[in-house]
Amino acid sequence: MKLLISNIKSLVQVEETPRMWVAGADMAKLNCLDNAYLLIEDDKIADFGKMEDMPNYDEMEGFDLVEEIDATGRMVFPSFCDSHTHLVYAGSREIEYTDKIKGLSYEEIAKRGGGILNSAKRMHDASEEELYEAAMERLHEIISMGTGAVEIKSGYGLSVEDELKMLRVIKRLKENTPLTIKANFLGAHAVPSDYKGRQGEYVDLVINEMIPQVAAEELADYIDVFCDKGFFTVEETDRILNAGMKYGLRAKIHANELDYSGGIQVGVKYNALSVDHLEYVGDAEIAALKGSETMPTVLPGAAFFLNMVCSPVRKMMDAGLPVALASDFNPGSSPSGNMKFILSLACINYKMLPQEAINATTINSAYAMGLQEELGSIAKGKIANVFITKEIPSIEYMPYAYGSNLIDVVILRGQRL
Ligand SMILES: N=CN[C@@H](CCC(=O)O)C(=O)O
Ligand SMILES: [Zn+2]
Repeated sequence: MKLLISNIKSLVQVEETPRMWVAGADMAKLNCLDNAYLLIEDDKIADFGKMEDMPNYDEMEGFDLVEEIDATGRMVFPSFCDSHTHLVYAGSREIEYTDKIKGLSYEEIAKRGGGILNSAKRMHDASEEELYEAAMERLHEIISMGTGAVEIKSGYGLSVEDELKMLRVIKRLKENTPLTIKANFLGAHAVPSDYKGRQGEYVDLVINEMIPQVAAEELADYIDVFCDKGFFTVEETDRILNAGMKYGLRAKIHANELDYSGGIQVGVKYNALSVDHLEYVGDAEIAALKGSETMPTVLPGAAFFLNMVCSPVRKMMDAGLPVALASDFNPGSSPSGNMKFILSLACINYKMLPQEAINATTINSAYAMGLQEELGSIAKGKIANVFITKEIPSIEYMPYAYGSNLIDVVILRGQRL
């Protein structure tokens, strides 16, 4: 089955030669083809080019074009890749939202049994079916907002049984959606209340029971730890990542959100695919990341929602590093998976150029999910996950019109939704 999109005002993030990621000064470069066409065959990108070079498909023998979309005035983007979410959860947490407005810090809320532990209580009470239904609804929402691949973490279970429950829900989501999903096991998200004062024993539980069972059921692609002040130490993170590695689970961790935690360094030590949050990054952290294969990933939604300092994104890019952006969709610190809004936050709060932010939400965030060979750009042979915008004057208009829904048509795996 073939789908042709013609008269595209601009085909965005075109890739002639495969790249691992885009780094440093190159992040400001975005390869676009104006007045272009895109041919999709089954679930893959088959061809693209300038309209003046488009083959005369009508006259080609045996060419079974099923649909043609005339995209005059509209642009085509590769779908967003959202490499950090916690979108399987039970219940919202708007009460804490009010506490935050009153001035309580993230750590204070966590200490009062709110935060992650609040979600863990609700997770325990929810059935697999309820979790699945609610998460599927969130997936539909992010699909409509242009996301084509998403990483989803466990981490609200905090017991063997409930962590496995979350991961089984993610597995079912994977099997029943056109989105590409990666599962990340985050048993070490917080210490559950019944292990209060016995953090070491909880770490032992993660290592000796959770990891082997997660691996045995093949429920996770990655392993995560919240390595930060008040959560898990560098030593604990080291032990957990080491154990995960033995089961083939590559690290993708939470680091340096609340302090210079050492999380970045321990992540790089284990060749983490990404280290995420990164509000606290100095010269030592940048030096650790330089020359590594770890993608620094920034979560502007959480920093915005929690009113935190912004990660020094410009400093990282000036040092030649790549940067990825993700939504951190979760009930506590970022209750939105709107990647177009993440583009806007990146431009406004982090002074990223629109081109830099688009690279960070497509090819670089694809890398942060291990998907750079399949998604994240318009390239022949990649999965045909794209969206067509409404009529817009320029690429810059995407982050500029921060409150407008500019996504008109979503195509996932070659299927128009
Ligand atoms: N920082 C740690 N974990 C989540 C927060 C989850 C929550 O508050 O429920 C995050 O990525 O922001
Ligand atoms: Zn997170």
